[in-house]
Amino acid sequence: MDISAVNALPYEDFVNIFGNVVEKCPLITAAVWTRRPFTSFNALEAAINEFIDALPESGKEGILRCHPDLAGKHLHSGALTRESQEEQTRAGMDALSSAEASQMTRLNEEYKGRFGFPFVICARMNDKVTILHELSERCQNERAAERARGIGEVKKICRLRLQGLVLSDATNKL
Ligand SMILES: NC(=O)N[C@H]1NC(=O)NC1=O
Repeated sequence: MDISAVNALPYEDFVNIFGNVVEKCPLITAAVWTRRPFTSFNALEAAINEFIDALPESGKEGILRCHPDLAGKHLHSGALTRESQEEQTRAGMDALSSAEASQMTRLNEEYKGRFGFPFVICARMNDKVTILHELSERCQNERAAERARGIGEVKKICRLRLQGLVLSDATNKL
């Protein structure tokens, strides 16, 4: 799908296709539709990032709170979004040893207790070793730094999801 096809999409199709590039935040996609025409996919990505950056800090935290825990209960019950399920599985989150799984649960809870939002990291750019390491390190950060760091990871996840959609059959069928 090329960018002119994206620009021609009615908002219903645009939101259906791109609505989960930021996890469970279709409102962002729906808002960004008004920024058409996009000159490129980078311009679409930039419009999403600008929308996120313009949110108050509570809105940024809201985005983080829409993310499921890594290796959390929803991974095993199949209750994740398709994108999150794929990303977590690729990073080996479904294949942790019992010691790793308990460490992950303990640190995820510690992180959420400290900051009031979940630990977010781009799973596709990491593996279980780096994820556990980062989770443990980032628990020590200040809240504002962690909010910014989490949003940086949301943008990386968004970029990879956008790329996947542009190359996938889902969009070529239009
Ligand atoms: N909590 C968290 O980081 N979740 C995610 N990361 C990622 O790459 N996909 C997710 O669902």
